[in-house]
Amino acid sequence: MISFDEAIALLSGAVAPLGSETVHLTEAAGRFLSGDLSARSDAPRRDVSAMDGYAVAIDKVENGAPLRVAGESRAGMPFDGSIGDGEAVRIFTGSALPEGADCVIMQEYATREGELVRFTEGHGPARHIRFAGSDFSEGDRLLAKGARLTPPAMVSAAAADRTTLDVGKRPKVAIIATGDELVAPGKAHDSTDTMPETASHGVAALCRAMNAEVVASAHGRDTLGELEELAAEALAAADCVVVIGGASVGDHDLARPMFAAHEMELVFSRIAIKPGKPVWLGKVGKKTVLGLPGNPTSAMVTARLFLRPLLAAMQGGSVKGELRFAPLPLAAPVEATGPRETFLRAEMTEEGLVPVSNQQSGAQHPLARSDRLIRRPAGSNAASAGDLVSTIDF
Ligand SMILES: Nc1nc2c(c(=O)[nH]1)N[C@H]1C(S)=C(S)[C@@H](COP(=O)(O)OP(=O)(O)OC[C@H]3O[C@@H](n4cnc5c(N)ncnc54)[C@H](O)[C@@H]3O)O[C@H]1N2
Ligand code: MOO
Repeated sequence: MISFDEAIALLSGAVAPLGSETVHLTEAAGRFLSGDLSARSDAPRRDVSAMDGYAVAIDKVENGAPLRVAGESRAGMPFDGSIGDGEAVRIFTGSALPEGADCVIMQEYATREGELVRFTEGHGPARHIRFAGSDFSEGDRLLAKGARLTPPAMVSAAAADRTTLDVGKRPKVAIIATGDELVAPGKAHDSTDTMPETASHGVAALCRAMNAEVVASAHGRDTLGELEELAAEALAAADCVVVIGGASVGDHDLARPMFAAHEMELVFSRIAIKPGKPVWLGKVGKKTVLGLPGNPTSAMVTARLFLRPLLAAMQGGSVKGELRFAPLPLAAPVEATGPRETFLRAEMTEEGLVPVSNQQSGAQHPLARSDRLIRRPAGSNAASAGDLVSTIDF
């Protein structure tokens, strides 16, 4: 068995970006940039006010003494002229600072009487000016190649002042769930020998959250002929095939044999992690085939740790970017780990990070509230509340 880090290194080496396409800014959210995004101009373009108030030359202001309001500077409609001795200009947030002004006094400190304005004490030393280029300058790189256009990043992208963006193509994914006992949700309650096929629904949701187009989601019985047909169809339709179940060593575990006719090259199989030991990755030409263990928790943990980075890399994102582990203090104790590196399911509660009580890899109910994984090295001692552990979003 290889380690998690070794498997991730092999995965990184096995996946290439699918290429890029140009999309309108309004269609770009969530996508991965295919090139650096640089600013077309400075922001702000010129010195502007950060507050509603009065633009003044601060050295000429005496508290209580009146100034004449010479005009108004509104956003998009600057004051035409410069501030003279004994003058102020009414100004609004985001409006151009008039020539001669070096400070904005907030209107809360102003008393206006017709054409005159007086300032009270307490406006403080703040100038309330956003200087030209203080956010960014023309040519600055606002987002790097491979960056994901998250909701906050969309603001930076729009600030670059471009109508279209080059982003990684959306991967096409085909999902094949295997197992004689599985039936579509809604059809399982009639027999004690059947159970709902659940894992593909989590995997498909993850794919869509990663911009992938789920072109097929099929269920195959554990017969080689049927699975071989599904494998051929999936490979013809998709860039990435995800097989769920049949990954282990039993007589009915056919997830890898079903691709034998396509001369699949195995990138890795069996990793020293818990859950998810049977996860495997193969390549058929340029297409990737990822085998997830059938246990639903194992399937979702391995989808998070392997499928998400894989889909990012296919779009020009980085594998590492999807695997940013960060330390958090535990709010409840955890047991010692066994000989495999362990990824515990946990929930961020108001108290902090709490591992869910049922850590079985076949469990489904705890997935409803698990939002982080705790990564613990093989052979770790038990840990207590307050101890730092490595975590990642789930
Ligand atoms: N002798 C050994 N047995 C097992 C080993 C091993 O090393 N030696 N590994 C165990 C581990 S770890 C895992 S994980 C499981 C996973 O094996 P498979 O990928 O072959 O999964 P299945 O046997 O097909 O199914 C396991 C379990 O999950 C249910 N399942 C499967 N697919 C779905 C689905 N799409 N939706 C919901 N539930 C699903 C299935 O009914 C089984 O209960 O193997 C251990 N065994
Ligand atoms: O490695 Mo398995 O995924 O523990 O049940």
